[in-house]
Amino acid sequence: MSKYQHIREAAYYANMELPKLNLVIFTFGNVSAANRDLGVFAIKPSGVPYAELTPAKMVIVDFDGNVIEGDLRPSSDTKTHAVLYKHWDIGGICHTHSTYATSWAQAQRDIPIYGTTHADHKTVDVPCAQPMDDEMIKGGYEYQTGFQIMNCLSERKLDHREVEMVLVGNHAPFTWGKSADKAVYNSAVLESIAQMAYLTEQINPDCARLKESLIKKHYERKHGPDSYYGQ
Ligand SMILES: O=C(CO)[C@@H](O)[C@@H](O)COP(=O)(O)O
Repeated sequence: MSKYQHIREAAYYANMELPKLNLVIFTFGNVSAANRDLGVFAIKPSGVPYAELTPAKMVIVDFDGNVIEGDLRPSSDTKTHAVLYKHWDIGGICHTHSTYATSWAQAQRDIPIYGTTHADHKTVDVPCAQPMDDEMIKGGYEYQTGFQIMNCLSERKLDHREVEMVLVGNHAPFTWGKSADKAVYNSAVLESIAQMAYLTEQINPDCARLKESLIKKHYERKHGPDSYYGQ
């Protein structure tokens, strides 16, 4: 068996979750799964419909973005994935164009923490990285997207192990986690949070953020000692 078989399968099954969870239509997203010991990740090939995917069609890429093994062209977002793997100790990345999260990204807005559903998962607003300027685009768009995500968190003093999601302004969300499955889970949570926040503002444009005591209470109920949630 190939030494890459495990990550080929992990990436394949995680990608197949995207249409099932209504996070993508057509080929609007990609998931990758890393083997950090080997310094590589498996990623969806570019433009291939989910129904036509197989583990063998996943492309193996190193953390500098070089293709190591595979017959197809890797996702157009591959270099963004590579930058994040190179700098962060993570095992999976998910990128979608899910409707509500992408709408917040296009509007260039953080998603405010309005309720306890959001606080069950995160204690902060979902951050939105400001759109790239032309210099950054010229400097290698896909690589720069990776740095845009990293800079967005560092500017706000947020830790990527705690906030596993960023909206890329003008573009769409990226999520990550210790595995490809966890990255997809985070994309599904993000889409749900994004939809609820949008509807909340429609119903009450003056709605206040959730107060800190409830944010803390709800987060700790789910993530405190002995909790199973989100593991
Ligand atoms: O970001 C985008 C398009 O804006 C891409 O993620 C999306 O089209 C999927 O591209 P790939 O098929 O992975 O190359």
